[in-house]
Amino acid sequence: MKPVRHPDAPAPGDPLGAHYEHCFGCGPGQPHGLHLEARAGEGVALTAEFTVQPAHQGAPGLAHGGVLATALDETLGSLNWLLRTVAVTGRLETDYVRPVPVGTTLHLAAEVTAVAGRKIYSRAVGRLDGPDGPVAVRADALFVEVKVDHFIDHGRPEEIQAAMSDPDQVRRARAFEVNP
Ligand SMILES: CCCCCCCCCC(=O)SCCNC(=O)CCNC(=O)[C@H](O)C(C)(C)COP(=O)(O)OP(=O)(O)OC[C@H]1O[C@@H](n2cnc3c(N)ncnc32)[C@H](O)[C@@H]1OP(=O)(O)O
Repeated sequence: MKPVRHPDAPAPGDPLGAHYEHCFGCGPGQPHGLHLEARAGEGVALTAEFTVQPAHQGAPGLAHGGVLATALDETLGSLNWLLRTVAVTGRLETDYVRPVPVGTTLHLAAEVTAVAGRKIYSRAVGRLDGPDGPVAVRADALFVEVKVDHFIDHGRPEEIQAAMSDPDQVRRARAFEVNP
């Protein structure tokens, strides 16, 4: 089925912001995190940027492949906010096309391609030197819709309690990707 953008999804061009302060992908509370910044696009699509820091190295001066997969995962996961569906990554297939040097800003673009029951299919591409630059990484993913109980049942109680006690209703909801 064709994906349907939620009527309350942020307008095209609007930043999505961090969904959880301590998220390694986007949270401001992670000093060595990716601090990825995503922006809503048209339909069920978005763009994001991530600048590779020295803490993200694998080989000297180059981004670690797992960090690049994290950037793709975070970008793809952010799409679910446009659907307003709570979902987790079930499968992430990554192609590494070009090495990504430290200091580079990776320009990511992602879209949901189909939704089938609880399954959300999406893809992403990351380019160097700008949104139209050469492709460095690509991914295809399957996210699976879950109930909020997924996090409450499996997450460490300290963090679950702290997130649930956040006085800010939107932040509390977004930590679990629930409609506020
Ligand atoms: C602004 C928002 C920003 C958010 C950004 C977040 C980005 C980061 C996102 C993540 O990294 S989430 C963390 C990493 N992922 C996980 O920890 C998930 C761990 N896995 C699980 O909890 C379960 O395996 C999962 C919920 C994915 C599926 O278990 P379920 O028991 O709920 O589902 P089930 O096994 O019944 O499968 C449902 C459907 O999905 C399919 N499926 C599940 N896992 C699959 C898989 N790995 N590959 C292919 N298909 C899969 C499965 O075949 C089935 O298809 P059908 O409906 O057609 O029968």
